[in-house]
Amino acid sequence: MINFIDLGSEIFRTGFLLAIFGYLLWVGRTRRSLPPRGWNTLLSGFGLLVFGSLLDITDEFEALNPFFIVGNTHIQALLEKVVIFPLGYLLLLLGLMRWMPAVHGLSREVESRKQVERALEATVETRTGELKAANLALAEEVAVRRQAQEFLEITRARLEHLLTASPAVIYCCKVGGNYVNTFVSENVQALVGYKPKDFIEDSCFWINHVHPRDQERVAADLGALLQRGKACYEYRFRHQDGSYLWIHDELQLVRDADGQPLEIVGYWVDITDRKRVEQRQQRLSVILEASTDFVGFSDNEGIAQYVNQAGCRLAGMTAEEAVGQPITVFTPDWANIIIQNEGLPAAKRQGWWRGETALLHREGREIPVSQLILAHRTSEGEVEFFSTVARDISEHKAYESQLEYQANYDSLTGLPNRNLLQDRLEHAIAHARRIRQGVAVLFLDLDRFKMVNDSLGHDVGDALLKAVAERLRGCVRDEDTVSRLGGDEFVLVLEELRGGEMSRLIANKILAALQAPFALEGQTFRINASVGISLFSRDGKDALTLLKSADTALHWAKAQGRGCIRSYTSEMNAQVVERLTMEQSLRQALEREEFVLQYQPIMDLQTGSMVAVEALLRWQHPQLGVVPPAKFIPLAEELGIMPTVGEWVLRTACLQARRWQDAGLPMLTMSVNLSTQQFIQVDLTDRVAHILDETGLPPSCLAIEITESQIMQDVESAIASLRAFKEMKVHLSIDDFGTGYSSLIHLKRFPLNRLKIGKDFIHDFTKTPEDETIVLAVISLAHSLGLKVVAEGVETEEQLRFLWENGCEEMQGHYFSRPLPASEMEVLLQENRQLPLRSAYQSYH
Ligand SMILES: Nc1nc2c(ncn2[C@@H]2O[C@@H]3COP(=O)(O)O[C@H]4[C@@H](O)[C@H](n5cnc6c(=O)[nH]c(N)nc65)O[C@@H]4COP(=O)(O)O[C@H]3[C@H]2O)c(=O)[nH]1
Repeated sequence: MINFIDLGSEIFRTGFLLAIFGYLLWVGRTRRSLPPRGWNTLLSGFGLLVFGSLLDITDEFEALNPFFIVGNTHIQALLEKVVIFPLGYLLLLLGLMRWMPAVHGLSREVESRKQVERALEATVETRTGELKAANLALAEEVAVRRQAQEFLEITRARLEHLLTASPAVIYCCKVGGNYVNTFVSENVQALVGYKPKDFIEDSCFWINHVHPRDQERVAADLGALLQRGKACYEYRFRHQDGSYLWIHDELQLVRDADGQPLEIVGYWVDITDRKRVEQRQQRLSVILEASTDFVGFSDNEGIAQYVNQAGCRLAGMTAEEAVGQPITVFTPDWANIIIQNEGLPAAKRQGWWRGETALLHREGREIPVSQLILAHRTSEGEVEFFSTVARDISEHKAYESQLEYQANYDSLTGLPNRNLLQDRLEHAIAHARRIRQGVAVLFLDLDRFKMVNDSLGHDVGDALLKAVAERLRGCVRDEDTVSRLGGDEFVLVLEELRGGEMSRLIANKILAALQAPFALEGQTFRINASVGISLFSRDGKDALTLLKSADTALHWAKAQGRGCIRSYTSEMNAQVVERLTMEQSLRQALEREEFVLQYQPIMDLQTGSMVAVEALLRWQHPQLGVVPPAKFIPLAEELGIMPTVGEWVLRTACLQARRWQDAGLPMLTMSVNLSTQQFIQVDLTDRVAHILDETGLPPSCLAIEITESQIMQDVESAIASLRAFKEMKVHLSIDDFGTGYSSLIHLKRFPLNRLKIGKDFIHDFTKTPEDETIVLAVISLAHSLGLKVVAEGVETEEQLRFLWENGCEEMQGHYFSRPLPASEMEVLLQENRQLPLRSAYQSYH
């Protein structure tokens, strides 16, 4: 039976022991600081006591008791009482005995340990302080390092950015040998099209791409690098696309601590644009220096900073002398005033100024120039400096004044020409209006000047005009104008005139001055002039009208005779209108078939028979009737239509002669007058030959009449034409011989057949002994030259007899027949009418 009370105390005791045992076990395991000595004995004692108690408990539950299983409870009791508990208590005692002193020692040790611990704590505290301080320092250092790291990062980023963005390619290379690149920045590709590795992998890559012409120089510079420590050169480098870039290469030798060369660091910059600019500048500079213009620039203060070679030459200075001079020394005072007041302000305002000024040579000579001034501004718009280009226009100026002279003055006489005359006349009119006085215009024309010119040659004519100009100037005041309009026409403008009478007085003075003989080119002769006068404001209120009025008055004066003076009147205008009408109808006369020919017989004074007829031109004007040639031929010459009219005359006359021949009438020579304009035609002989051919008239049946003055115009070509006619067998006569100035020396060279004595001599020889002498002299001269003489304008028997007696071969005149129309002439030919010579002769003997 189970004694639950005992069991409970047993379990409690056992539990208590077990707890102590467990505690000891736990302490033994965890509190290693407790003294170990005796501990195991103590533990073993408690273990045995626990075991013994457990046995007591199991007594109640036999099944659980190992000894009970064995079945021997006595052994169990024995064991409990003799072995287990005593041993347990013994071990407990022994354990306590051994452990307690250890615990005591331990407590001392603990104490000392505590001291040590305190010391340690103090040390730890100190160390902790130190550590904290160290930590702080470390933290600071870390912060600094972080900052440094960040800075490095930023710097690296910046460098990377710079390397990429920079136009400069950075590179490093080993020293010596082939200078192999160890680094080339990425932007090299953007510059030359190649990658960095191209340079790094191929040691010759760089030098192989340097322009062949630069390689030697570059290699030499690179060699010198090791001595100098740095180098800088420029060369052309071939881009991947084949083009060449100009590279500026600057490199530095990096040395180690011992001063031994380590590597080369350098950079390239593309300077192609700069080189282009440099080349352009170089070229520009060459051009500037080669320029013949003054080119220079000055600072804002007006001090010369540059003057090109031409500028120095124009200024008479060296470049060194010119630079630094105030710009005012290069120009004369008057030009400086223009530049300061006009040029520079305009250049500042609008950027440029152009004007005509002058440069001043050091020796004081002025050179007219066309000057351009440019103002150059800074980017802020401030004028920084001025430049100037000045072109020497001396020649241009001289030419201009020459042109001005030519435009205003007559080159032969040096007198004002029509242009300047008009200008002067306008001024004179304006002046006259102000001072309420008159102006007179004197229009003067030399009489028979054309004849002088034609017969004595142009040289004499020119000399005469000059001499006339001189005399005219001598007749008027300095303020009056004497001008030449051309030919033999002069116009004088007389200013501040009191009354129209004064103009007549001066005109008379002029005529008197001109009447004095001229001795020119070895010849002495007299001339006369006609003058037309107009007055302001009576005859015109403007220059043109005054000139026109004076011209009209001159025409009247000339019409009146030689050496006349006429003042303008309003009636004179009617005459001018008439002349204009005449001109117009004359131009149309040929196509309107208003021209006709009349024929006058030329008689042989020996046989009395008709040997030739002269064709004479008539104009049958619808209103005016028959107009004689003297009235319209000079006008036709003036209008330039005479060659056409003359050709018509020649053709009509030849045709008529041919018709008469064809009609079986006696073979006569047809004599035709040639006009001056016709005679000077280059192809005259061809034209005549063509007409002869066209009409079928044999050349020997044609005679050509020309005047002395026509021949004398150009003697040599006249001789050539006359010889050509002679060869064609055409007869040649000189008309109106004695009225011109033909030289006897020339006369004998002309291949002539006849000399015709003008009707004026024939008319007068019976009255004036001089004319008789002339007629006799002409006959004798003609005979001595082997020529026949034809007397024109024979009207009386007396004239006829005189001519017949003096050996004149032929005659023409009213005595026998007036000029007749073709039909009447034909009747005369048919009748074969003869000259009544015998009766004439007999009546005088
Ligand atoms: N008082 C007077 N006069 C007489 C007498 N006999 C003839 N005449 C005129 O004298 C002139 C002779 O002609 P010319 O000396 O060749 O002078 C010519 C000639 O030089 C020129 N002429 C006439 N027809 C032509 C022509 O077809 N061509 C050219 N170029 N000139 C011509 O005009 C001039 C004058 O011709 P016309 O008036 O026809 O005048 C003609 C004729 O009518 C006379 O007895 N008394």
